[in-house]
Amino acid sequence: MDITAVNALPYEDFVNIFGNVVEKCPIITAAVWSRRPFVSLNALEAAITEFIDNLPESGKEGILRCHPDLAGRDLQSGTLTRESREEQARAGMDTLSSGEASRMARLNEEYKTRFGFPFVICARMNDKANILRQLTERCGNERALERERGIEEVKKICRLRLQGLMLCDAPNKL
Ligand SMILES: NC(=O)N[C@H]1NC(=O)NC1=O
Repeated sequence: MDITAVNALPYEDFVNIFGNVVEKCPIITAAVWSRRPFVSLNALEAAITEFIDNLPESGKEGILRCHPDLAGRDLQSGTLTRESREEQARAGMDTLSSGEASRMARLNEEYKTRFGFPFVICARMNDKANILRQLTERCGNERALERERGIEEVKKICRLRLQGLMLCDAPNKL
């Protein structure tokens, strides 16, 4: 799918296809439709980034709260979005040993209790060991830093999801 085809999409189709580039936040996709035509995929990504950057702190925290825990309840109950399931599987989150799983669960809870939003990291850019290490380290940060760190990871996830949709058979999602 090229950018000309993207620009020609009615908003219903645009939101159907791109609505989950930011996890469970289709309002972002619905909002940036107003910004078309986009000259390129980068321009579409930039519009999403700008929307996120312009949100108040509570809005950014809201985006983080829409993300499922890594190796958390949604993974166990099979209720992850397709995108998140693929990303978590790629990072080995679905094949943790029981020791790794309990460590992850304990750290996720510690992180959420401390910050009031979940630990978010671009799973496709990290392996299991790296995720556990970063989760441990980031538990010690300040809340404002973690909010920004989490949002930077959301943008990485978004970029990879956008690329995946543009490179493959996105119209099949209609
Ligand atoms: N909590 C968290 O980081 N979740 C995610 N990361 C990722 O790459 N996909 C997700 O759903």
